[in-house]
Amino acid sequence: MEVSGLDSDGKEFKNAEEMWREQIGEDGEQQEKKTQWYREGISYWEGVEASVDGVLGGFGNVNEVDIKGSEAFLQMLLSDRFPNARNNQHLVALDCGSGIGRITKNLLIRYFNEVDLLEPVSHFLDAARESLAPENHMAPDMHKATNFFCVPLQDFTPETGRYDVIWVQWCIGHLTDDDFVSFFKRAKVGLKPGGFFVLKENIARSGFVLDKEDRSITRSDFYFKELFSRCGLHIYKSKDQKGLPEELFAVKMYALTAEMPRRVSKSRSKVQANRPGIIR
Ligand SMILES: C[S@@+](CC[C@H](N)C(=O)[O-])C[C@H]1O[C@@H](n2cnc3c(N)ncnc32)[C@H](O)[C@@H]1O
Repeated sequence: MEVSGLDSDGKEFKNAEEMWREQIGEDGEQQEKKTQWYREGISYWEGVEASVDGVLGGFGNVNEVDIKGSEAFLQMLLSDRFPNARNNQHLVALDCGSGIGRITKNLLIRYFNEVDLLEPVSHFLDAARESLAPENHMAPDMHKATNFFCVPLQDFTPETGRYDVIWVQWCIGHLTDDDFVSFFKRAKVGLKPGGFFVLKENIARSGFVLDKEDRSITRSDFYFKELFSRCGLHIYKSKDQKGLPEELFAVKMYALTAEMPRRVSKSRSKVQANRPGIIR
């Protein structure tokens, strides 16, 4: 990736390759340094309280605006992609890097009949299991949290064809570029026909920003687009999250599909446009 970037101490990198070389090493030492990268990421979160404020890095106050923005985006996507969902279609979602289950509890469980959660930090997943226990939410026969997977994304392969939506929010920065690409390539098999990913992430103004404390990188929109193309994913829709405090990174939502979105052209078709037509 020929874009320069910074780390959290202000150190500059010429490009992403230079940054990754420093973080996860050259080929020979790569496995060991990469294991260390992931271990440090997890141990950062192991030291964080299992609360909304904890998983939002002290910005628990953005929970409401985040959920509202996600809900509007999700509603638009569901009505576009699953117009018959009300006719007893059984919808299933996966909440990746779910933390304490904040997104499942406040959003996904209301729209999906089943939600699975994936989270590598066990005290977060325990908190999710407790708050999503059937006795703690409405209509548990119709809407429930089914599976709780305590694994990191780089080691996960979903069950084939299980999910309508795979939601990935505020966790993909923990994955190296190669693991990002191989995760999405594997995860495509987990989607039902018509299914899609939602990736909601912080966006760097340009290049990338490496956070040395929690071992994550914030990528620019351009950087994400390069990775989507390596994954063979297409942007179906994208939207900026509005209403966040100014001191935070901008946040973007991408709906991604494995198949090329069909373009519905409002102008005349090529065949019509290329033949003589009466001027009305
Ligand atoms: C900022 S929190 C966001 C949690 C949740 N997505 C939310 O928005 O409430 C980041 C989450 O990513 C998880 N995480 C860290 N490394 C991960 C990895 N390699 N794979 C999946 N999740 C990871 C952390 O444990 C933490 O729960």
